[in-house]
Amino acid sequence: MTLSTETPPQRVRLSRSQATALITPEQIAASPLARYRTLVDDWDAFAAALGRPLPPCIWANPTRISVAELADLLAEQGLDAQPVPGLPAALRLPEETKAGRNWWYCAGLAHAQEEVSQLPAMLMDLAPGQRVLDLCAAPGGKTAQIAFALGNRGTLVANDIAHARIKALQGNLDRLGVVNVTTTCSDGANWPSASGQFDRILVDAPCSSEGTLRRTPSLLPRLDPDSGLRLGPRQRALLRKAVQRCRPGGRILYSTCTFAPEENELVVADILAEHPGMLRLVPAAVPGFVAMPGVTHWNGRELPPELAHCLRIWPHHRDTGGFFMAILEKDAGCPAEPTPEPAHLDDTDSVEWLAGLNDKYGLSGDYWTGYRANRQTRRGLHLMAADHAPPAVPLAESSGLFFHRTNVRPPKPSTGGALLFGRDITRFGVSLNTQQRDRYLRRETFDPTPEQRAATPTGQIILSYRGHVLGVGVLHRSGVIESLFPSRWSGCAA
Ligand SMILES: C[S@@+](CC[C@H](N)C(=O)[O-])C[C@H]1O[C@@H](n2cnc3c(N)ncnc32)[C@H](O)[C@@H]1O
Repeated sequence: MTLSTETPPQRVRLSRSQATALITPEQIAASPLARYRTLVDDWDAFAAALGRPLPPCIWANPTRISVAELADLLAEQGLDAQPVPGLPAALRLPEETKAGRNWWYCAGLAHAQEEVSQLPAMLMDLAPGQRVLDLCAAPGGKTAQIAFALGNRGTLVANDIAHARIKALQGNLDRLGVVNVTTTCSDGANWPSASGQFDRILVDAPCSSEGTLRRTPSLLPRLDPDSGLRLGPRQRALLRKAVQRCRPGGRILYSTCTFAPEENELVVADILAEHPGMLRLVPAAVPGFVAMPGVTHWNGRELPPELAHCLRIWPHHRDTGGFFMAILEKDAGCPAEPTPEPAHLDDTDSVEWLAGLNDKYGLSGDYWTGYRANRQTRRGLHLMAADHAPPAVPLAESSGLFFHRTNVRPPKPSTGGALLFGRDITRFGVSLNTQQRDRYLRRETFDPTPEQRAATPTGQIILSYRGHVLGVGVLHRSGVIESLFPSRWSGCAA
C-alpha cells in the first residue's frame, strides 16, 4: 500500500458532554485522525462509522455451551444474537445489550469482547501442548481465548504491569473456568530470561486506542498525534523482549487497537531491522474478514515491502473497531534454551480436601483426574490443569483458579470452583426458578419451594438455573436460602 505524507495534526477541543455524545464526521475531520485521510479508502464511510456505537459482541465458552445453544438461550430471552462471519464462536448482540448484566454471563457461559479483539488468538496458530506467554494480558479477554485454544491444559502465562487490572483478569478467568493460566505482575519489557522460551507470545501492546473510539467517544479530545513518540519506546521494548523469549520456530503476535503507523508498522519495521535474518513477517489474513495490508510508506519514510503482510482493520469495512496485527516468526535455527524447572507448589493436603468435596457433593472418585490442587495461600486451594507448569520466575500472582476456601467452617467452594464442578454434583444441588435466580444474583435471601425444601438437606448448597451453575448458597434450618454470590460479581443480576 502506497501512501503520501499526511496533513498536519491538529487537536480537537470538545466539551465533556460533546465528547461522550456520538462523534460527528466534522469532529473527526478536525481531529488528529485527519492525518489518516491518505490511508483510508473511503474517508466519509470511515468518519460515519466512528460516529456509530459499536455493536456488542460475545463469544461462547467452549467448556460450557455451544454457540448454537447460546444463541437459542438468548433468543428465548428475546435477544436476537447474530452469528459473526469469520468468528465461529462469536455472536453479535442488539445495540443496547449489557452482556455483563445477565445471568448467563455470571454463569460463565459467555465473554463480552469486541469482534476485532477476538482476532489475535485466531491468528496465533495455537495448539494444545504449546507454552504460551501473554505479555500485556489484562483484563484478559484474549488470555481466556488462548487458554481455551490450548484445550484449558498446559501452560499459559498472563502478565500485566497493572496490579488492579490483573485482579480483573483473574475474575474473568475464574468466571470462565480457566485452569491453565498463571498470572504475573511485572514490566513485560523486563520479563526475566529465567522464565524460559515460549512457543507463542502475544504482545497486545498499550497504545493510543484510537480504534476504540466507537466504544469510548470521550477519547476523541484526548487523541494525541504524537502518541507514537510517547508510546513507541515502550512498544518496541515489549516486542524486543518477546523476540528474546520466543522459541526458535515460534511466533509472536503484535497487536494494537490504534490506526497510528508510528505504533504499528514503524515499530514492527524497527524490530525486524534490529534482528537481521532472525525474524520473518508471516502474511496475516482472516478468512471472512475484510482487512487491509499494512502500510509501507508513511510520513516520508519508506518501509520494507513485507510490512504489507501486517493486517489493518478499519471500522467502516465490517462495522467494527479499528485494529492492527503483525505475526513474526523466529528463525528455527536460532539458539534454543531448555525449559526451566517449574515453580514448586505445595500439594501436601490437597488429596484430603478433594476427597471431602467428593463426599459432600457426590462426585465420582476419579473426578479430579486431569487436575492438580495445591495451596498458594492460607485461605485455601487452587486448582489447575494437571500439566500446568508455572515458571519459578517471575513470582506468580496466582496459578490456576482459587476454587476451595479451607480456612472457614465449613469449608466453602469459591464461586469459580462451584461453576467448574457444580454441574457434576449429585447431592446438595438446587435448581432455581427465574425469580429465585434473580434474588440469588442480587445476593438476597429467598424461600425454597416445598419440593426444593423436601429434596435438599440443610447446609451449603450449589445453585443452578436451567442446568447452568450460578454459585454457592446456604439452606438454613429456618428454611431460607442465603445467597453467597460474590458482591463484586453482583452486577450480573438479570
Ligand atoms: C491493550 S491492553 C491489553 C488488553 C488485553 N490483552 C485483553 O485482551 O484484555 C494493554 C495492557 O498492557 C498493560 N501494560 C502497559 N505497559 C506494560 C508493560 N510495560 N508490561 C506489561 N504490561 C503493560 C496495560 O496495563 C494494559 O492492561
